[in-house]
Formats: sequence, C-alpha cells, structure tokens
Amino acid sequence: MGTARWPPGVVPGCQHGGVLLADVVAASAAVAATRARTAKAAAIAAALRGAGPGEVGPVAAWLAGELPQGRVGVGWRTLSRALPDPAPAPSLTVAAVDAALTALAATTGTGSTARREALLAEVLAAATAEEQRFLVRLLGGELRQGALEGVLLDAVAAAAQVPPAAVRRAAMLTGRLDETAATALTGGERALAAVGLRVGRPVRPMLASPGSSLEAALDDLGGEVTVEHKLDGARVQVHRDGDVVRVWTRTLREVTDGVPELVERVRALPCRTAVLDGETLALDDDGRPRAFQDTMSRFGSDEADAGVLLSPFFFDVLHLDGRDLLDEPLATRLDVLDRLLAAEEAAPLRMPGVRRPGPGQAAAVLDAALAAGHEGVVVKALDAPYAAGRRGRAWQKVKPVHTLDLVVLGVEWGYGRRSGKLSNIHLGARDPDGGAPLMVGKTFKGMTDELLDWQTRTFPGHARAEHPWGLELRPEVVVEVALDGAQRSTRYPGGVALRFARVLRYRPDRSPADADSVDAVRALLAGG
Ligand SMILES: Nc1ncnc2c1ncn2[C@@H]1O[C@H](COP(=O)(O)OP(=O)(O)OP(=O)(O)O)[C@@H](O)[C@H]1O
Repeated sequence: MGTARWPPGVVPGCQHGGVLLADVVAASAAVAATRARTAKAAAIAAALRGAGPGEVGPVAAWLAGELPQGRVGVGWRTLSRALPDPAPAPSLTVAAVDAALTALAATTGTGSTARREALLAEVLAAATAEEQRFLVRLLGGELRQGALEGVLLDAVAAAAQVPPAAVRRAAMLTGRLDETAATALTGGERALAAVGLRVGRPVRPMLASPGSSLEAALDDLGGEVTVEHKLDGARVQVHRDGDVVRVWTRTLREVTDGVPELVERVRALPCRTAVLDGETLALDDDGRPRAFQDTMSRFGSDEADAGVLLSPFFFDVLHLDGRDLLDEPLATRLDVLDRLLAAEEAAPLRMPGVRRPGPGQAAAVLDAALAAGHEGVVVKALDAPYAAGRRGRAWQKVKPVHTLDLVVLGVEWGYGRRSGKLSNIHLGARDPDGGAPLMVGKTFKGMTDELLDWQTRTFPGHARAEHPWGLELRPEVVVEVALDGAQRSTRYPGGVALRFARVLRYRPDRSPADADSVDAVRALLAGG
C-alpha cells in the first residue's frame, strides 16, 4: 500500500513549517502551461507529495480551482477593493491561507462585509504579486474548471500510488475532492475502499449519455431495460435519517430549507433511513410541466417563489433502512423503490416508466412522455449498478432535439433594436483535457426581451475584462442551447463550430464542470 511519507519536509525559508502557498501557485502555473493531461497530473502529483496530512485537502481542492469551504461569499468588487501592495517574498503557508478562508466563510451577518474585507486584506498583504493573482482567481471561481477534476483524481492516484479507479470511486461517494485526496494520501487503498455511502452525505449522481434514437438505445442495451419518462426539472437527492430529511441538487448544493414540500413527502414515507434519487418540477393543475423557469425559481438564491409547488418523481434508491443498494442491479433497486412508494397512490412519487417493454411499448412510452409535455425518455439497463458520478451507457437519454449545455465566455453589446443591451453570447465547450473552455460559436438567437434585460443586468457581475465590443466573462454561467448540428471550423480552437445555435435557457443549476465537452460537439459532426 503506497502512502506519502510523514512528516512532510519543511520548506526552506518558511518559518512555521508546512507547504508554502507559493509552491501551489507554481504547480498551478505548471498545470496551466501544458495541454498534456499527463504533464498536468504530474505537476499536481508533485505538489500533493510535498503536502502534509492537514495540507493535502486544500492543496488538492485549490489545484482543481475549488475551495474546501465552498462559497466564501467574496465578490469581484470586494476582492479588487481589498488588494494591497504585494509582499516582496513568499511566506504564506497553505495552512494559514486555509485557516483564513475558513474564518472568512464563517464571517456572516450584520457588519460582516467590513470584517471580511479586513480579513481578506490581511491575507493578501502577506501575498506576493503572483500569489495575489492566484488567490483572486481562486476566490473569483476563475480557476474552477470541470475537466481539472479528472486530472486531479489521476494525480492523487499517482501521488498515493493507488489505482485511479479507487480514488474516483471515493470521490464520487463523498462528493469531495479534498477529503478524497487526504484519504488516499494518508490511508492508501485500504482507506479508500472503506469509504462507503453515508446517509447525510450526498453522492455524485449517475448521469445519462445521449442515445441517438430509441431504437438505437434499445438495440444497444438489449431487452433488459426500463424506459422511463425524462422530466425536465431539477435533479434532487433526498436523504432521510429518522425525522431528518435533507435535499441536495445535482451539483451537491444543499437546498433543504427551500423545498419544505419535498421534505414533507419523504418524511411521510414508511421507512427510517433512505437515500432517494429523482427529478422535481412544478406542474400546473392538469399535471403538465410548468415553464422550466418556474421550477428553477425555487432553486435560485434570491427570488425563491414559494407560490410554485414542486412535485418530486423518484427513479432510484441508493439506501433503505440500513441496506446499501448502490452495487445492486437497477432491477433490485426498482423493486425496493416500488415497495417503498406503493402507498403513495393519490400523488404518485414514482417516475412513470415501463420495465421490459415489448416492441411497440417502448415507443408508446416515448410518445406518452412527449404528449404530456416532457423532454423524452431515459432507457436504463436493469442489470447495471448505480455508477455514482458516471456518464455511462447504462443510462441513455432519448430526446427529439439536440441540446448542449455550454459555458458563456463573452457577450457583445447589441446594435439596432438591441443597442444598450448585452446580446450576442460567446459559447464555450468544456475541454476534456482540463484546459479552459474552448469557444465553439456565438448566438443571439432565441433571446426574449426579458432575457436580454437579464443578461444586461447579470453579466457585468461575471466580467473579467471590458472591451469596446462587450465583456469577456469568467467561465461561470451555463446556458442550454438547441442546435441543428456541428460543422468543421478553422476559426475556432476546437476545430468545430455549432450550426444554428439558439438559446433555450440559462441553467443556474449547472456548473461549468457539468457543461458538455468539445467531444460532445464533435460527436454531432456526423449526425448534424
Ligand atoms: N427518469 C429519469 N432518469 C434519470 N434522469 C432523469 C430522469 N428524468 C429526468 N432526468 C434528468 O435528466 C438528467 C439526465 O441527463 P444528463 O445526465 O445528461 O443531464 P443533462 O446533460 O442535463 O441532460 P439534459 O441537458 O438533457 O437535461 C438527470 O440528471 C436528471 O436530472
């Protein structure tokens, strides 16, 4: 079993021992300087090997562009106001910066703005110019890049000399990179294998890959499938432990307090402990889905609209009354789920679907889903375990139109009727090798006046630079576009451009880490 050697080497020149922030900044620069995934992973692994037990977590998180504290609530403006003269030489330790960020996250309530600025200014004053730049980008979320997560997990495996699959499994089950890195480096493979599902700690949800058609999905998976409606709402993972019910979104953000009706429904079920996976959305009086914005209004931070009620539809169960079900085949999990939800006849909690449909039946399920106003269906292999965090072929979504979730990289001022409004958006696809998102097109189509106003209000808050043409944005906002396909391009860096992209809606429930990759865009080349 490979583990790091403790105690860590004391970095020369550092008064308190421990790894210096400067070492992490250097590793981050090395990661950014290469496009090769293995070289990125090697740079990260070297930094992790040098970190002590209490430092591995923050070092891993920072190199993936994340903060172990989650959001610390420091905006761009606060940051720029708090920027003092840089220190001449590096002295900040990782431990000191991590402690300051924890203090920052804990400073809330009245008068907290000034206290937070003071705390931040103190840290930044001790940082060199290069360290300041790193901290500003880290706090501003600019270093957050979905693809880096995969590179980081490889690096953790290399540094701890354990199989990458073991690291990945623990990361998906804990939903946390920092904890996983620390477990791998301090306890090795055995500690990673001991990580299991814990009621109260959300796991990364299993995802679906696009199926090109219902027939193709059925052919691919054989007869042992379930075909379920694909409802267009928000993914929810609900954990119950006795009377305590907690709810997380797909990105593992806790939303328990905002969704009391979901909490109530799950608290009323005949069980003690449970982990349920499902989709929730707002329905109108006829049971048809309301506008997607209505559902999302319940998940936004400021404009929660309590007038809109959410209905949950569960399609999986990962744990029930002391029994972990992750590794059981879907057929078993669905039996357990059906028994649990059987009593809920008046307002069904079960995602509609048909198990082992006959030839015409699967098509009828798709027709019924579309007729009811839903997006399509998900075809699932009944023999597959729950693969947390994976987008595999065991779940295939079938929808009539191509859609992609992309990252907004810039926005141009409109002209004519749209002058004064931020209009044409630059669209980026995730780089699967961990680099910055790659631009694949622009669009100003599909935008209502309301949406243009929203863009004009919102995007300045995400700006990283201003130009006469518009704003360059930090990669933070995810937009869903519909498109006819893709074409080869010599103009764009990924060699591919969208055809006839139009905006469907913004996705506040998605992070850039969940955006579609440039490979997903390339996959549309043939079928476009
Ligand atoms: N019956 C269902 N089974 C699984 N997921 C479902 C189902 N109905 C709706 N969904 C939703 O569809 C998503 C699965 O598609 P995918 O994992 O590709 O996410 P996505 O890229 O956001 O898909 P899309 O953009 O089409 O909503 C799930 O995350 C879940 O939120």
